Amino acid sequence: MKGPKHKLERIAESRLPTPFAEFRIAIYRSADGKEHVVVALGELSGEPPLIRIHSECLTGDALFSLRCDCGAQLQSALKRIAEEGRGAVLYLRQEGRGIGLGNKIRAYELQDRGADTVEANHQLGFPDDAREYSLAVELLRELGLCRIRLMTNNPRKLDALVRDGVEIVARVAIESGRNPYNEKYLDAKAAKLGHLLGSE
Ligand SMILES: Nc1nc2c(ncn2[C@@H]2O[C@H](COP(=O)(O)OP(=O)(O)OP(=O)(O)O)[C@@H](O)[C@H]2O)c(=O)[nH]1
Repeated sequence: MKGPKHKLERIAESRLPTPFAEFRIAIYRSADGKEHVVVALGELSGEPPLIRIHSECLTGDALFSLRCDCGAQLQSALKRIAEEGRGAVLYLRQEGRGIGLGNKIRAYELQDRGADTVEANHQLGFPDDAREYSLAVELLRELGLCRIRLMTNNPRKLDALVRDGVEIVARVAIESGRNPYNEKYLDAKAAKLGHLLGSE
């Protein structure tokens, strides 16, 4: 893997009982002050573990929003890891594909008026996806992981990690929880952001 770009400070670790399993939670602070989260289960060394690299979505992950697929994906990742008995969710604080919560809700206003998720970002002057994954690479390094099975439908995420030297031995499709409120969003992600939907 390429050399470190983010300096991560390990802040604390504790037990995290959930309806799925009793995980370990560890917090890492990046130089910009953001606190990123690793939720892990079992022994991660050895055979490539199942990993979910999840971007923060307050509305979907914590407030049950049906506008996106984030909450469904987070739950399904934790459940799947619990079933396997090992793996980790890396929860990155890059809300709204990197534009932040306030701007994401601005983008929702535009989507309420007919724009799709990509058009809304552009109308606000942002790229379609402002995230980058070097932080995830650094977290994987902290965990001693360079070979993983990655739960994702996002080819940009796969490419970015592979470019930075992470060996992805398998892509594991993750369900999107399609519903009447997120249909247009999912269709725009597939058509414009290249998400591999339908192969779930
Ligand atoms: N700007 C913007 N961000 C959104 C919108 N809906 C969800 N998000 C954010 O999108 C991010 C999740 O991105 P996705 O592309 O769904 O998921 P991903 O993790 O890249 O891809 P998968 O691994 O396949 O799930 C989270 O940060 C959400 O807050 C939206 O309409 N506009």
